[in-house]
Amino acid sequence: MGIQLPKAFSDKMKRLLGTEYADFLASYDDPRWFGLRVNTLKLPAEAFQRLSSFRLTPIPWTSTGFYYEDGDRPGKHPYYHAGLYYIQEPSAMAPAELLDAVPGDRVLDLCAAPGGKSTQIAAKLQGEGLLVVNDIHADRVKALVKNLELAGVRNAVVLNERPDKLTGPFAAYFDKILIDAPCSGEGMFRKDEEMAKQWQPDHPQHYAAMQRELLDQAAEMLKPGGRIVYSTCTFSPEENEAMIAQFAARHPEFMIEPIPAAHGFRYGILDWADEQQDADEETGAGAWNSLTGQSAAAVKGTVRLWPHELKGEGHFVASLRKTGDHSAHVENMPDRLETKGGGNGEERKGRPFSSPGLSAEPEYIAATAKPERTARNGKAETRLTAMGGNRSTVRSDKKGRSKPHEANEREEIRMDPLQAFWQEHLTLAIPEQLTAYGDHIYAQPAGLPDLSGIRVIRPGWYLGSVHKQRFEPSHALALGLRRGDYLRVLDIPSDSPDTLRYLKGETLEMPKERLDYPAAIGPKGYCLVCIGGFPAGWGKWVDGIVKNEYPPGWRWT
Ligand SMILES: C[S@@+](CC[C@H](N)C(=O)[O-])C[C@H]1O[C@@H](n2cnc3c(N)ncnc32)[C@H](O)[C@@H]1O
Repeated sequence: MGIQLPKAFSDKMKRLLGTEYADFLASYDDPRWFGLRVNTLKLPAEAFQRLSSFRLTPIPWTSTGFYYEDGDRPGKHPYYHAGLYYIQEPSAMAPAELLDAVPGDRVLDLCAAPGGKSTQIAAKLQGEGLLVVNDIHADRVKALVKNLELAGVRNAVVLNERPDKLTGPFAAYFDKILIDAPCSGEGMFRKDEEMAKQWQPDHPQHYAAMQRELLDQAAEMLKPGGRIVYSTCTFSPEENEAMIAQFAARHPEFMIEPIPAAHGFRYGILDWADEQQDADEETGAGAWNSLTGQSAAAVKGTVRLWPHELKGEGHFVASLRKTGDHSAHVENMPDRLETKGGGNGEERKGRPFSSPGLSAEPEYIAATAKPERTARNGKAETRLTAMGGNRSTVRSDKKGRSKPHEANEREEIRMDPLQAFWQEHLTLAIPEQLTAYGDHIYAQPAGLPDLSGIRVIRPGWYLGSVHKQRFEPSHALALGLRRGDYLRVLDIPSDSPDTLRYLKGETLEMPKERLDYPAAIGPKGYCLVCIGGFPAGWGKWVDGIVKNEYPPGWRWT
């Protein structure tokens, strides 16, 4: 076997798996399984299968996931840069699938970075409802933001906060919460041998303490009737079945929803408690001792994805339902799991959410604004509702010039340039709730609570910024659009050399005949650059040249 497993780990796995241990060990010599998940915010999975040159085989437990073959390089394909799919370890696709978000849900992804499961949830929401994603590590949040932007997610709010600070504003707020918990990562040893080298026998206990807190915090933020899906990519029972059994004992208001053992999933381990006494002496772990026969029975219905039982690296998943009334229509999980490729079945339509209004800490969000246009003496008027309830009015004259009055420095947020740009170039309705942070403007999902004191990294879909009365659209805006949402389009075939040039940040020579645009706006100005019909970024056309607006940090290297 190529990989060197820590002895204490191997011994523990032998106790855990008994006669199956040999198969488990042999799985380390199997070829690795590579997965990608189609981003259905961009196109249906079937359409991607037709379009793609990769050799794809469906992953049984998701309707949008596929194995690709070693040798295919989906990360080096232009469609990757248009956000058509996310490269994801196959078993890591199970938790968000089981969370089963439907359009209109309010969902929290509590430990979200780098965003594999967040983008999966966002695709389930199809732009309706709210996705709050959070991660405690600021450096990892950058990747999270980038992945959400690449996927074209419009209804996500990105936080970088300690979960205990979220329980107040989000008390009993979410329909569904995913806790993809920080864990000892024993399922990742094959993918990343360094993790095996760094593993220590006390790691499970160390992570268990964190996981316990995260579960309790999530419980507070879930509506009655809502669902928490808890997952790890580790094998230790302390972080898995024991964690859930203890949670069930602490929270009688929750029931553990059985997940069917389909597709090679196996039920959680129930008979580990007796064995664990020995392991505790060795590892100093004590958590499992509190597991009684009754709570052990409760964890039947949690599932393990073992690398020797299916084509994936390994995961643990539990589904926890908070009892009580819930307006959501709840799907039957076993049925959903067994359906492959059937879409979302009978989906609940978006429900209207109460909108208590938003005020936020000045540091992060400068003002909230709800544009409303009224005719007044032939002048357009935009109302800005500034933070703290102050109101300032910005009027535009016929030429679109804005004249702020009774506005202080902070409140001088010009929505007019954004509105003018939007009205001229976009066929999409302007988002209802706009929020400005300095010169940066975001479309904010409805129904957020007061986020004062919370580190908000993205209060919504980043639309662009205003400089010297000009609106500059953001990369996130381009990726969140569909081709037909914008009027001036440069569409390049995915196999054209121009595609690579564009992704490398080069200027393109492009006669105006290559662009699509209505005569009323002409060829000059921002064009939405699409790859095979899918937006990938902006260019600026002038006199036969497309100036490249593809962001430097995103470029093909
Ligand atoms: C298993 S990873 C999440 C992977 C992610 N769900 C995905 O699919 O891409 C766990 C994440 O939890 C974050 N984390 C660790 N402790 C946390 C805490 N107390 N609150 C929130 N996030 C935490 C880590 O920074 C890490 O990004």
